[in-house]
This record gives sequence, structure tokens and C-alpha cells, in this order.
Amino acid sequence: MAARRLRSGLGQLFATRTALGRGRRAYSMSQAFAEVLRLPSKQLTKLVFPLQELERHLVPGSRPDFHLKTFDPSLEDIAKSDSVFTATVRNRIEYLSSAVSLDHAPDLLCPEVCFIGRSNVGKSSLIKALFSLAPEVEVRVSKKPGHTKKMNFFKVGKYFTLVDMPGYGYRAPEDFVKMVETYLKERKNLMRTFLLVDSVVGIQKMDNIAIEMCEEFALPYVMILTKIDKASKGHLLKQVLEIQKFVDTKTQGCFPQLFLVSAVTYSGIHLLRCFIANITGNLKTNGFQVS
Ligand SMILES: Nc1nc2c(ncn2[C@@H]2O[C@H](COP(=O)(O)OP(=O)(O)OP(=O)(O)O)[C@@H](O)[C@H]2O)c(=O)[nH]1
Ligand SMILES: [Mg+2]
Repeated sequence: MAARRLRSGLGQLFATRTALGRGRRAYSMSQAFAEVLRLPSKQLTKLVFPLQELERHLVPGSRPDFHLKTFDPSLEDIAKSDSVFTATVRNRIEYLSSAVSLDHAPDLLCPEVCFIGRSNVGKSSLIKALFSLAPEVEVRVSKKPGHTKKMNFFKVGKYFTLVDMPGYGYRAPEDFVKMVETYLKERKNLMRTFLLVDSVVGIQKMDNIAIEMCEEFALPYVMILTKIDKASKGHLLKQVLEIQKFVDTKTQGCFPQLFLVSAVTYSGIHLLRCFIANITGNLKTNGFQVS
């Protein structure tokens, strides 16, 4: 099924490229993504659609609640969204500023997305991976939990801003609760909150508090499982099924589909770029937009 979809996606992409080659190119595919498309189909699925790759390990049809297709862009859409994340003279991707409170946050009208999660879960690393097509942008990561102390704002061209938040839990900044709660509650242009959970340890007590906060503020949020390169296939599948059940039964505002990522292997990064481009209104995928 996944392979068939992949082949048809690739077919579509190449058909589009040929068509575009005849006329004006609507977008130019990044070198990186062109290389991704040359991968054998199994490797391509693992890199671009890690959740679908896990599906192979389930008895077919046994988990109709496994939300694989809620956000289901074509490879062409994914290639297009890579260009949103590619730094060029006309698409400046840069660090804007840091803030310790909402009062100090840049006053912006464009859509914004933010990344929250426990200290050390991999927020800054994920942002760095999302910005791999803008290597000039410096995003600091550290082995030591509690490294990011302020809200760090990054501008992605004229498209949107992205915010790296300090982590909760171990070594969180003293005024963390006030800073982050006020931001989440009052930031007018905040379109989506990404809540990161470590795929090795799953949802922890502190994550539950963050989930409750997102629910209480009625924020639209999305759960991302990080560091999937560290978890064995079996463990990852178990976590995914458990968290999926939790999302389905215990949450209202959480997007039904989980996103799986690795900042080391880049698995899931292209799909997440596409989702962000879509929810910020910068990419209509196959004529639909996730609201
Ligand atoms: N293996 C692996 N390690 C990762 C991944 N993402 C992050 N790490 C490691 O996890 C540690 C913490 O990463 P950060 O990105 O700084 O985590 P953070 O959530 O920003 O942490 P704070 O700023 O302290 O809240 C670093 O040592 C990273 O190299 C991943 O996908 N795979
Ligand atoms: Mg950080």
C-alpha cells in the first residue's frame, strides 16, 4: 500500500517536473530532496514517512485507529515545502531575537509556531534539523538539560516565525511558568504548538501537565515523538500505539496524527516541514489545507 502510494507519488512528481520543465518552473526542488528521491523506496519511506514505515509491522487492517493519512501530502508537496525552508537572497531565514517574557517578544503579524517539551527532549535539535537548508542560522543545542533559557524567535522569510522555547522540568528557567504560560495564552499570531515527547521514554508526568495546559487554553497542538533513531522498532511501535490511544481518548485539541522525527537521521523532517508550511497557509496540499 505504502509502496504503491509512493510509486504514484513519485510518478506524479516526475510528471510535474517534466511539465514544469517545458514551461516556467513554479519552484525549484532542493538538491537535498532530489537526492532523497533517488533513494530505494524502502529507505525513502523510512526517511520521509517514518510512521508509515512502522505500519508494515502491524497486521494489515488491525489498527484502523492508526492515523497515518490525516495529513497525507504528495512528494511534490513535500518538495515544494522544502523550498519554503531554503534560505535564499529573497527568502531570508534568520534568528530574530530572544525574549524572557511576552512583552519582549517581537511584535509580528505573520503566523507563528512554537516548540515546547521537557528539557533535553530535542526541541533545539529539531529546529536545527528543520533549518538544515539554511545552514547560516545558528540554533544552539546541548547535552545538558535546561540549555535554552529564553524564547528564541526565528523568521522564515515572509512566511512565518518559529519559536524555540525553554524546556520544562529539570533546570527549567526560574520564571518558566509565567513566561511560557503567558506566551501560549496570549500570543495572537500563534497558529500551532508542537509538543515534543521523547520516543524512548514516552509521556512523562511533566508532559501531562503541558498537555493539560494546551487543553485548558484550547490551543491547537501537535505531538511529535523525538529521537526515533534511539528507539528500537518494537519499542517505538509500542509507544506510538499507546500515545495514539491517549490522543484519541484523552485530548480534544491535539492533532490526531503523530509526527515521528530524528534530528540525527533526518527521518520525518521533510514531512514536518510540509505540515508547518501547510498550517501557516503557505502550501495548499492537493487542494486542501489542515486548519
Ligand atoms: N540520538 C539523538 N539525539 C538527539 C536527537 N535530538 C536531540 N538529541 C540530543 O539530545 C540532547 C538535547 O538536545 P536539545 O536539542 O538541546 O534539547 P532541548 O529540548 O532543546 O533542551 P533544552 O534547551 O535544555 O530544553 C543533545 O545532546 C542532542 O544531541 C535525536 O533526534 N537523536
Ligand atoms: Mg533547547
